[in-house]
Amino acid sequence: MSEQTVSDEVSGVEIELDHVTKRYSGTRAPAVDDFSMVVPAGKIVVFVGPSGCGKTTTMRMINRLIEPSSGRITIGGDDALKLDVDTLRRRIGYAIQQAGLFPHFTVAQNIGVVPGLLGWDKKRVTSRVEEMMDLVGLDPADFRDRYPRQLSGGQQQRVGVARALAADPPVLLMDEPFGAVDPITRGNLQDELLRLQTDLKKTIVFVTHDFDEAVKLGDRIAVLGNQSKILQYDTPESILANPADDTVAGFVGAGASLKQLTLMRVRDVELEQDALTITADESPAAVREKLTTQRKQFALVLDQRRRPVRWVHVRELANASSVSSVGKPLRDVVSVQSTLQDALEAMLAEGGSVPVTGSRGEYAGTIKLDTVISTIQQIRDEHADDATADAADEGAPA
Ligand SMILES: Nc1ncnc2c1ncn2[C@@H]1O[C@H](COP(=O)(O)OP(=O)(O)OP(=O)(O)O)[C@@H](O)[C@H]1O
Repeated sequence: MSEQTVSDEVSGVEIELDHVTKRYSGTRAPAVDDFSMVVPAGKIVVFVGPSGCGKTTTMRMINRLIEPSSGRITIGGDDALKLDVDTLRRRIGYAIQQAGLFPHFTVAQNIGVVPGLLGWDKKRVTSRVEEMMDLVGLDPADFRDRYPRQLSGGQQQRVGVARALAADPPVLLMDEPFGAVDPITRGNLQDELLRLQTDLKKTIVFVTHDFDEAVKLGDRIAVLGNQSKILQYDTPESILANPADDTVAGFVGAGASLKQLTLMRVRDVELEQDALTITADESPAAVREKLTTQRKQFALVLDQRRRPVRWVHVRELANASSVSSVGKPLRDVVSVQSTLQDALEAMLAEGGSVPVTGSRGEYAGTIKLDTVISTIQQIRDEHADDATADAADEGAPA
């Protein structure tokens, strides 16, 4: 009856690969050699590595599209190699590059394939198909009866994801699912996957060539070398801050520190509270006096709801009739939800520290360049602790 209990509460289960090896017949070296890994329940783990290193082979052994030569694989504690293949695959959604849709099936038929195989009645399949189309942002009225060739690449990928999710499997395998679309569509599809995952909390194994995609999507990244050798398996933050070796560093590429800024939010850092805030009804003379006393040049004007509006310079106040007639309106305000990357961009545009707003737009403090720089330094130091400790042990005088 387990197939009947497909419902919202299904979330991911742990996957474990234990000393898994694959030798293709007629080849000398194994394509995957002694691979062991735990993929935590409800997380996205991204396999990234050069072409031919064994990413796809490793992934496909999980749903036994490729049978391992040796080793053990468990899905939610069940031995995947002992399960009936059909039962196993019902627990595992699978999405691939160029969607792999059946060309002679409509969108609705493609999405309904697995529920149909599971013997769901027609009404239930239809309603599930519509639910899935809504989930991935395709209007059922417009798209359900189209054929794959009548869709853009991005729409095809959405159908591919909808089909993989249709039977609500706890596990999703995604093999370069966004590889064949333009960068903007790709970014949108990535955002959508992250949004879906917030609710669904599936266990997702995702294969890509693209390290930036891995950083964006992965709760953890496995950087793989030849024969699927695990070069590093860690959070994006740790890999960016402290690549295990030169090969991983090569994969991380230039600008690792800047990439870290997309992983951190303004709410993660301490804001400055030293700006002088004023309201528009204060007299210019009074504000000038405050600025002079506090040895500051700028005051930040807040509206009645304490939302930041403009910066006013002390010089502008000398001849001003009111505070609201002078100053420079804010072009860029960042919120506590913004990434440090957004904050940095705003600083570069504003030329200094920028005001930060809370969840209702109210002033929460300012963030300045030094904070961003010291945050990067701090992440590096934290992740380098082990390495530094080792080096100190070796190098310390007796
Ligand atoms: N059916 C097969 N028979 C023999 N060798 C194979 C077979 N399939 C794959 N291989 C080999 O196994 C190795 C790993 O291939 P795999 O497709 O898993 O790599 P990958 O990392 O996914 O590559 P890519 O990123 O290019 O898709 C490669 O050397 C490949 O040539």
